[in-house]
Amino acid sequence: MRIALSSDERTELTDFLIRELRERGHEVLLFGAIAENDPDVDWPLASSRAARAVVNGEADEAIVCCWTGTGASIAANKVRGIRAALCHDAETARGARIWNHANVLALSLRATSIPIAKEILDAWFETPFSEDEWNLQQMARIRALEAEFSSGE
Ligand SMILES: O=C(CO)[C@H](O)[C@H](O)COP(=O)(O)O
Repeated sequence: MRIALSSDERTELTDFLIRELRERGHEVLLFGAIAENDPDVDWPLASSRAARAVVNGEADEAIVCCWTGTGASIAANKVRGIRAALCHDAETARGARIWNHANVLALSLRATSIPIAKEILDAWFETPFSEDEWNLQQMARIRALEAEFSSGE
């Protein structure tokens, strides 16, 4: 897959993610402080640019990082069509895929160790979206909320 990866800071975790994603065979598109020549290093810009790459079709999915992970997830979720989930463990990542059809993984640079990040990536990539009727209804509700609060731009 093509994975957009953003961060407002380069850390051991972002270095790990780039290496690990490439080793898993993904093409990695970099945004923010981890990219060369990207002036948009602040978390709202870096994260929304990665999210935009997903809705534009430039990337299949994104991973967005900031110190807490909260700002990166909030910014990504402002992009129409994005369902970003801040995950601190593999079980949360699994649930975000099954029940939320999450297409953006948000990570905290502060709270995510390398071994936990590896478990989160395993769960993220191996867990399919649930397509059962009840779950599809919840996803339709999310789309309805998005339409209700969208300015139409
Ligand atoms: O977690 C974050 C946003 O949610 C940012 O990474 C954090 O605010 C960056 O702070 P600073 O620029 O002072 O290092």
